[in-house]
Amino acid sequence: MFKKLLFHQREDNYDHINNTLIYTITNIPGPGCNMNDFNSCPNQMCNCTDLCHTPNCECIALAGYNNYDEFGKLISVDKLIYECNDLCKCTSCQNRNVQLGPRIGLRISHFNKGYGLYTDIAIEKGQFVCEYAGEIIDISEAQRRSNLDNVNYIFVINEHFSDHTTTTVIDSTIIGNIGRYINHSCQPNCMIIPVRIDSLIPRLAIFAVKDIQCNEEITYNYGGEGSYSQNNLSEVPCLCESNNCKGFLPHKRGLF
Ligand SMILES: C[S@@+](CC[C@H](N)C(=O)[O-])C[C@H]1O[C@@H](n2cnc3c(N)ncnc32)[C@H](O)[C@@H]1O
Repeated sequence: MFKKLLFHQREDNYDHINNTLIYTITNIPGPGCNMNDFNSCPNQMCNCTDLCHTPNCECIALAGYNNYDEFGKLISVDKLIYECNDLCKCTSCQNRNVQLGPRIGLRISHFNKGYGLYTDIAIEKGQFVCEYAGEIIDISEAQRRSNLDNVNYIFVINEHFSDHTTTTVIDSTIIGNIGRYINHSCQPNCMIIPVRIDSLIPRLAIFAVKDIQCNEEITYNYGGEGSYSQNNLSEVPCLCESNNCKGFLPHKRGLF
């Protein structure tokens, strides 16, 4: 049923529903983007002649074990992901997924939360759905752009390493991809995972965390995966209708 992923690029033929928006298939640098980080490849390069696999592949070794199984499904949700990139020597590779493009069968539809992203094809747990792409900006630019409207397309992710924390801010308000239409759910079927490929700045990759049926809405938790308390909730009512709905959307954490 599924083909192995051997560099088969998936065309991104999606577009916006509104022609005032600009479609980008991946992140582009915006105001405040650290261009050194943007242009620096992670310190890796493999020389694999066969499928990239532990323990031989230097890229996978950065994380310890394989990122994806033979069908491209994510193996673990809580480890750093470095995919092979153009510097690598590998010719057939199981460690390339997000860079191959979004899955087919996604659809933008309008419902109770404004536009949302739906799938016309069932998705299995662990499969990559699409990126959340837009302009890479810094916190002060995000604060400047942030409005008090109820509709917000600025995504902030903090990654905690042993000796430092990195913050990545992506704004898809005007320039973005299909990922900008994904709504929040308190009981989501996807999650966002930072994935590094050819830049120190991660791509924000959306993976299914459960099997998703045809026609289901794609959702993730805007507040991250940890439990969040009443203090972290905004004043925007949540319409996710899940059994454990917290009543309000998570706050724009890290922005204010
Ligand atoms: C990234 S956009 C998602 C796409 C948006 N619905 C649209 O029409 O373009 C985020 C915004 O969608 C709305 N939204 C997302 N999830 C929601 C939810 N569970 N309940 C109510 N509104 C939601 C909020 O206005 C939020 O600021």
